[in-house]
Amino acid sequence: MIAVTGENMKAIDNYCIEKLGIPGIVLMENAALKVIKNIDLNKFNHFTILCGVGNNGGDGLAVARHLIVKDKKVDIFILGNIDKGSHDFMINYNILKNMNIPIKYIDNKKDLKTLEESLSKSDMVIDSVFGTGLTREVEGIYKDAFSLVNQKGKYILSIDIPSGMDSDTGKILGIAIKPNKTITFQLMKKGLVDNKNLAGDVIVEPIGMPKIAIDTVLNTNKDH
Ligand SMILES: NC(=O)C1=CN([C@@H]2O[C@H](COP(=O)(O)OP(=O)(O)OC[C@H]3O[C@@H](n4cnc5c(N)ncnc54)[C@H](O)[C@@H]3O)[C@@H](O)[C@H]2O)[C@@H](O)CC1
Ligand SMILES: [K+]
Repeated sequence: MIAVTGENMKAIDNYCIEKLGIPGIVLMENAALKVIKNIDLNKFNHFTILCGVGNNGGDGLAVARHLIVKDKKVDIFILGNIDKGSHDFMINYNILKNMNIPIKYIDNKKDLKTLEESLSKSDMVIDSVFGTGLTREVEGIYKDAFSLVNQKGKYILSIDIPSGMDSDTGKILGIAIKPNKTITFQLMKKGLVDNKNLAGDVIVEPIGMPKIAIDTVLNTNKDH
């Protein structure tokens, strides 16, 4: 099985969106449905969903919507400044606002209390803070939130990459979520292979990216 870097994945994403005309939100919705597919809905009924403000966070918001539609209890927390929200993150954010779904924001230490309350009641944590877009050490309130989740989370599912892990090298940048399971999209990531013992059970789920996108990007890269 091939394993790619975050950069490869971004290039494949962009090929699908720019060259083939598959809207990013379609890929994001496909991704969310593949996460739902891997949750035993007879076993898990109350979810703590921790979202960043990039497309990984957008995935988490779409998963939240599908769980709400299935009458699950969902506590949504956003880490980061939504003014910096990515385009596709904002689409899913606005849908939940239009549905009058309460969303909590973790900006400082006092907000950790509500996160802790949710963690004490929920039976699954969904980690959608960072994916392939992690660019630097995890610090401050992110670090506090991650250690709280690692301590109190009963069962943790990470979307695409355990947040805080570098998708290319598997290195932990300061601190990373320690998931029981990671659902990674379309292709295995090099970091998940190199640091498999910190990603839990890793499942690769295709999200509808045509072969032409993958082959073109990976073959052109091979030529360099
Ligand atoms: N259309 C697409 O490109 C798709 C992308 N997908 C998802 O999108 C992810 C990649 O999304 P993005 O490229 O938006 O990046 P991410 O969502 O992984 O993270 C980027 C965000 O985190 C911030 N950030 C990075 N490192 C930080 C740090 N140490 N402390 C605080 N903030 C930090 C960045 O400023 C940015 O806001 C993938 O992992 C996957 O989950 C999937 O939805 C499939 C479709
Ligand atoms: K993640």
